[in-house]
Amino acid sequence: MNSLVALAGTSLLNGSGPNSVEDFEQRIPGFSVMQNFFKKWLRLELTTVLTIAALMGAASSGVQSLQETGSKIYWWIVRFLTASISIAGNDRLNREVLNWLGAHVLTQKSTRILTANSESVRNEAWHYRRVTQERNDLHHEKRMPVQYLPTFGTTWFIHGRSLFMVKRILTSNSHYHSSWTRTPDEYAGAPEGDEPLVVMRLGRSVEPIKNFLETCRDFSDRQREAYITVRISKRSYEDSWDASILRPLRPLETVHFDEAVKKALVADIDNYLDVNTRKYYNGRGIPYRRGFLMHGPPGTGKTSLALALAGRFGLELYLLHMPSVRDDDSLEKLFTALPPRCMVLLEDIDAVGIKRRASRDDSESESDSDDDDDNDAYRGRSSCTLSGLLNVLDGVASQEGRIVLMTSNFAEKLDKALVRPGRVDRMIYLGHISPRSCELMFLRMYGPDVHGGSPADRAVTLPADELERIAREFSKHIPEGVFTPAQLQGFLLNYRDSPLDASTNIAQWVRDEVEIIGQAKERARKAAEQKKKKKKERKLKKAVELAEAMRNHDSDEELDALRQRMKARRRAKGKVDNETGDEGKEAAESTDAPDGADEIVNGASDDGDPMSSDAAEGLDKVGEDYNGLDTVKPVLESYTPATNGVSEGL
Ligand SMILES: Nc1ncnc2c1ncn2[C@@H]1O[C@H](COP(=O)(O)OP(=O)(O)OP(=O)(O)O)[C@@H](O)[C@H]1O
Repeated sequence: MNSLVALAGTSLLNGSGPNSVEDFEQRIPGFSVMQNFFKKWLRLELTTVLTIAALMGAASSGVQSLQETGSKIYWWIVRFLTASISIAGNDRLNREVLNWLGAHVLTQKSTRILTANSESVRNEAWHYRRVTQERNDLHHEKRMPVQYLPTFGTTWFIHGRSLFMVKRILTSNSHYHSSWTRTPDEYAGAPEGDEPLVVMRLGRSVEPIKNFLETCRDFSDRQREAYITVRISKRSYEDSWDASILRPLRPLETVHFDEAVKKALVADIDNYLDVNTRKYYNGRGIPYRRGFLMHGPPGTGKTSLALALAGRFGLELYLLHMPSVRDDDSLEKLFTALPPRCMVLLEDIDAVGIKRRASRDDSESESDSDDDDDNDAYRGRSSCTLSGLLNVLDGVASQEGRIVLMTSNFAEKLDKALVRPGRVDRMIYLGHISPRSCELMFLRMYGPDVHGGSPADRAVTLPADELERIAREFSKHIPEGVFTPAQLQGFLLNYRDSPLDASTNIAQWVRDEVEIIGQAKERARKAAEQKKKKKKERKLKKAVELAEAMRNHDSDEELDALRQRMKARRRAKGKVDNETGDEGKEAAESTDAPDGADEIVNGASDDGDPMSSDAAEGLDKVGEDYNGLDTVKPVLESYTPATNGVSEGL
């Protein structure tokens, strides 16, 4: 058919007209048969149909070449008359330009085609804009406000007396592709946030564009000033810092603890960030890193202090909750992805390196570890090992120039290798609140806030000296070292509107809380006693079982095997005490005999006899009393030296 149309086109061009049927017949055999068919059944002249088709084809290719010429002329004019700067999709500046457009152009212009964003968990573009429209928690708003950005295509605007165009370009990564015959881009789908931009300006100089980009950056900086960026790793399977959250900046003055310690801490970081310090470190081959450990009971401000410090020094805070880090590999990947100048917060550092011990505890109901009570506090919480952590803190692959902050509620349990200088350069204790800090907290809660308003608009505003007097009165009721700052903050929040009510009710609150704390302590003491007793009973039971097995052994080999087991356990225990690695723990975990039994075996081996006859007799009695464990210990204590070890080991 195409050849027919082409032939019709040629005939037309040659001026031979649509009637030269002979020509067609000559070149295309069977043409007259088709001609007859068309005439008879469709009442159409085939040559006429072909000629029309040829005319349409010629018109279409004419339009196409006209389009191409038009497009060439358009781009030539564009090149001649405009200047432009392109910005990659993943560049922060890209977001900053969109941000500026969203705030200045789209709100003022009656743009009718936009992209709407509400809450996204993956795309950080809108985080920079989020600050302009905040969720009003006071009125219990459940939704984030919708924000608007330019969609695909060109946004026109005037800036600094120049005509600007910002073109958001569809890429192969964008979900939708459309040509002019299909749905236009701006209707086909929303941009994903990583499309490149081209900023153009009518005029031949790029300087105004550079100025415009600076304006966009300044605008974003101003928005960010009151916030700090906290980056977290959310998608555990990817090991990347995938989400950023803007947290309101927290002034350091709002974290109450020893003022001298606070001052020294700030001076330390100030000094560390000084450019000369970096030179000093580098010049002397000292790794340029600084680590701080913030420790103390829960609710004493460790996390708050980290946030305040990040804000104070204008650094991004990279937050890792250690128990949720998958393994050493993940930890290393996350650390490798850190920028050189940032703060890293490792929360609950004490959860590292205890996994195997924890799983042993879980799988064995009859644990005999002396540390059981202590380990309960953070049982089974992290998959990272201590060596993995030490490696990222100062291994060869670890970045220089960052500040690592660690928090722990159990600093005394931390391994010495972790808290040695170079990894932890300064330890900051955040403890229970002092009366002076209470006073400061009171003044902060009821004084004017950083934005100049009252803490609660509904609060009765009191003259400053009156407020100070009440604050002093208030703090007199707070006993030293009993309450955490979080507890006190909780109390004050109950009286947000009225400092006077807070002051009136504090005495009663303190009495009630002290009583509650006393009761809780008493319960905890009893529970600990009970637990200790049970543990002793378990150990004793095991010792007795082993002693019986020794007495009834069938062969020297069996005895020997038992002895080997005991020795292996002793060696492993020694390793655990001396080393920080996991091998010792693993070996220790591979055996399960109790300490007392260990002594029995060793005592027995001294005289070449597994048991003295006295011991054997005693054990008969133990066997009888087996179910009454309370009576077992006195029985064992009356034993010969071979069994005395049992009670020593308890
Ligand atoms: N020293 C403090 N000064 C001011 N506010 C504090 C202080 N300590 C705690 N708070 C307040 O108590 C709450 C909890 O504080 P934060 O999370 O910082 O404590 P934490 O020590 O990190 O607790 P945890 O060990 O449980 O993680 C916050 O709202 C914070 O404002």
